[in-house]
Amino acid sequence: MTEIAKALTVAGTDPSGGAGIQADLKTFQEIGVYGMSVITSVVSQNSLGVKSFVDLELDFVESQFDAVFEDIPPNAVKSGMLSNPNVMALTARKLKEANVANYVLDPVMIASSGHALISETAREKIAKELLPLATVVTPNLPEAEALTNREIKTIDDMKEAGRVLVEDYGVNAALIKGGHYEGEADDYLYDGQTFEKFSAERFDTKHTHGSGCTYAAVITAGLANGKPLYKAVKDGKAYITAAISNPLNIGKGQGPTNHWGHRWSEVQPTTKV
Ligand SMILES: Nc1ncnc2c1ncn2[C@@H]1O[C@H](COP(=O)(O)OP(=O)(O)O)[C@@H](O)[C@H]1O
Ligand SMILES: Cc1ncc(COP(=O)(O)O)c(N)n1
Repeated sequence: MTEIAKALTVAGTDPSGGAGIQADLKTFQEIGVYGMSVITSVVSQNSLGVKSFVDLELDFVESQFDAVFEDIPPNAVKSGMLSNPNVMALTARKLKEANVANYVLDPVMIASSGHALISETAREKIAKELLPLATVVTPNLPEAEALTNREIKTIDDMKEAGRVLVEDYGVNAALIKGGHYEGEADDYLYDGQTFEKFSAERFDTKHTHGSGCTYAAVITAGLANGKPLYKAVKDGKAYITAAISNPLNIGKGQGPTNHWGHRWSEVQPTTKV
């Protein structure tokens, strides 16, 4: 009997269920991968924005890592909101100690509502300690600008940011997401050799809370299942496009994406008669 694939998310929380740990675990579950979590920060937020957050003590974050790794080693790990440089250094150390082969680094810096989620110095830690460990980094445009210290105005700028992240910062591959760009919602993957474009029509919706988390979680689940990176990203793009194009229409602000979007015709759990 083959064993179920296991994936771990290291991130902050969202009590309203749209982003962070909650989005990641929902995604793992929907894909059929066993989901686990290390919580770095408890965030009070919803579709209207971030109210406040409490970063957990470093020792306690470490204890969660140990609880997972000594018992159920994951096939892939994803990190989202790593709230401060110490948590980043700890995550890098734990990934190395556990010899994690598949690591998706979502360099969460700013919530889609515009609130900063990590400090300035933390960006440098991402660049120095985490990028060299990652199978793929998945910045949105503002994150790609912050990480590479470059303005991104054109498609060529997006590609150049991917090239800089791989060639200068030592990440294995970079997926620059075009959600914040104008026109189509196109993302560019650079793996040191070729650029691959993942395209989708841009839907006129405000319900994209957690879209970056969810996309990275699908990629993590794909890697956990043994898929090559290109296929994991392709599946991720299909999942997130369906999750955005079939909105649940809940929340007073920028509502969550729909984890049943990819099988929306088959399951309509929120439709009231
Ligand atoms: N309105 C939209 N229509 C279709 N796809 C979108 C839309 N907004 C974002 N996306 C896609 O959702 C994914 C997450 O994108 P992005 O918004 O750039 O990341 P983040 O949530 O980290 O800010 C990307 O694949 C992006 O192309
Ligand atoms: C704990 C946490 N992590 C990440 C995000 C970013 O969400 P998005 O995927 O919309 O960029 C968030 N709002 N909260």
